[in-house]
Amino acid sequence: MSAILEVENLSKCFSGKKTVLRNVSFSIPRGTIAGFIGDNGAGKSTTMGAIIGTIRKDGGSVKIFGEEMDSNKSHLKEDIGAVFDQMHLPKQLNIKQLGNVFRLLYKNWDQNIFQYYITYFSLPKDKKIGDFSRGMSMKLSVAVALSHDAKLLLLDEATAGLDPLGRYDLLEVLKDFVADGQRSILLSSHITSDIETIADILIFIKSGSILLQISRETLMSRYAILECTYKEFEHIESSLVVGYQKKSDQVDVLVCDREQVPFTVARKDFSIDDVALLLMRGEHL
Ligand SMILES: Nc1ncnc2c1ncn2[C@@H]1O[C@H](COP(=O)(O)OP(=O)(O)OP(=O)(O)O)[C@@H](O)[C@H]1O
Repeated sequence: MSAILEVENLSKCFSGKKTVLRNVSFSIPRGTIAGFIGDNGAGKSTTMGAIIGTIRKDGGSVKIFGEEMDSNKSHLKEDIGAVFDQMHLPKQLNIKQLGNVFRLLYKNWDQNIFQYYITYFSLPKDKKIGDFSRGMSMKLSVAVALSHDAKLLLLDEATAGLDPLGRYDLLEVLKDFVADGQRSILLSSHITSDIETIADILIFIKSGSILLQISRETLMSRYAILECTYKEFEHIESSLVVGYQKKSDQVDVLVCDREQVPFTVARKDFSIDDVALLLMRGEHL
């Protein structure tokens, strides 16, 4: 499976302030949805901005289909559909007028597909975009991102602000988008249930560093969160320990291979939220 997006050693420091991205590396194979998980300020939006070129990176490389990304390469920009919180769509236009603008901006703009998504998301065609609610604006941004034959979608908190049905509709669209195995999505969300529903790959980031990139299937089938006594914890081989959190009477330990733990320890039923909590708040050996 070749990668659509390869990010290597990306670094960023905003004008002399602290480092925001430290050697961020990950890759997203064709046909997959990657969930980007991290606390507020972890560096998710900065990473996405550096990928598409709205934020200038200080170091590292971003490759789309193996080709170095450069914001001057319009064919690569066409290949990326981005949905960020502030999309700055022209407020005075309505959807009909907006379609006419994008028809000129994107070589591969497909007005029929755009109309399809506008109807799918039940968006008003005659209302000014400036009068849209936040959820409506997000849906419109998604419709735009899906209408120029992009191969890679970058979605920064795109499900936030959507009502439950809107989120369901959007997740269905995203599953369809990658169904032919040729397109991929990088999706950040604090709603981990959304990531749990659709992501094939999970990328955990903390304070600008990638902690773990793993397939969801491997995480759920091989990893485990053990609820150990302090004595049991001492006997777990350190190479198995991905992260741990000490509590008053036990230690929660994320291990990378539950079959390799040589004795029986209580295991917790875990979710991606539990893993994120241990990785973000826990300690590492
Ligand atoms: N233009 C900027 N100038 C200075 N610092 C910035 C700028 N943009 C982002 N930062 C800082 O970079 C860090 C990472 O921010 P970023 O927006 O990438 O995080 P995030 O993971 O997307 O957070 P959230 O989940 O809250 O959206 C934060 O400490 C933020 O304050």
